[in-house]
Amino acid sequence: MVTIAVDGPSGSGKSSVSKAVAARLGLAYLDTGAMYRAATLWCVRSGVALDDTAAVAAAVRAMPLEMGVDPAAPGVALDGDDVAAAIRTTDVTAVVSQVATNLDVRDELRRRQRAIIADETVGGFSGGHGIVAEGRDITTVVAPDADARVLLVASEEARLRRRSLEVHGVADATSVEATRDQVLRRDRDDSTVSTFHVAADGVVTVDSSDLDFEQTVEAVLTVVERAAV
Ligand SMILES: Nc1ncnc2c1ncn2[C@@H]1O[C@H](COP(=O)(O)OP(=O)(O)O)[C@@H](O)[C@H]1O
Ligand SMILES: Nc1ccn([C@H]2C[C@H](O)[C@@H](COP(=O)(O)OP(=O)(O)O)O2)c(=O)n1
Repeated sequence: MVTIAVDGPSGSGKSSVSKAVAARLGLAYLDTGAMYRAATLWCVRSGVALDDTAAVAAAVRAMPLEMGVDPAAPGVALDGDDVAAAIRTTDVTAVVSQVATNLDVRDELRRRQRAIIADETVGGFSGGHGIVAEGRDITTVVAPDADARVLLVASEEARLRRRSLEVHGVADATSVEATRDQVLRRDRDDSTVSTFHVAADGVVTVDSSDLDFEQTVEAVLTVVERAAV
């Protein structure tokens, strides 16, 4: 079984590139950011105040989360309810770091992530020979023994432009400015609990600032090949 770990800041291309790499290699795909987003939505829907750290941790431990790992259709469900779209609203994005910096929440979600990585057939996906897992602490904490470990980075300008295009459909000055909080403030908050701007020992950095999407996928596949996976 193969494990490929990918970390990086917001807008570096982790989700889209990891999904494409998994599809090319016939591997499962785990979006750990979606788990922190689902935990946030679960707390909000349960009426738990996000600054009540003990109540948030208790709610997340009881959270009935199912993660799909098929890269062609990676679903996220809470109590059987498909929340793939609901976890990506700007309301969730604005507050997710509050939940992601709760250390008891991190313990619980890391435990679940390791269980999924160890059994990537979860959710009915039958690829069956490994997984690409992406997030902020996969190369360093969740799967430091992964067969290939990649830190995907890009300049602030490229990341803001990409996110702006994704969320607003344009990347003019106003839209880029409106994206700043979602990308840079969130990275600052998330950096207090994970290291994802500088590669740890043995982790290969891929800088996608001047690469298009396809070139970035190729660059990550090259790292995987060189790791003799
Ligand atoms: N190398 C690239 N060049 C241009 N656009 C990219 C590249 N990589 C990703 N994108 C686009 O940028 C946006 C953000 O990518 P995403 O995978 O969601 O990043 P992350 O998961 O790191 O936040 C998406 O719309 C994606 O298609
Ligand atoms: N392994 C992870 C993955 C995500 N997080 C946190 C950090 C982010 O603010 C949220 C959401 O992650 P996500 O990857 O969806 O963020 P992007 O919008 O793609 O940048 O979860 C984390 O702390 N650790």
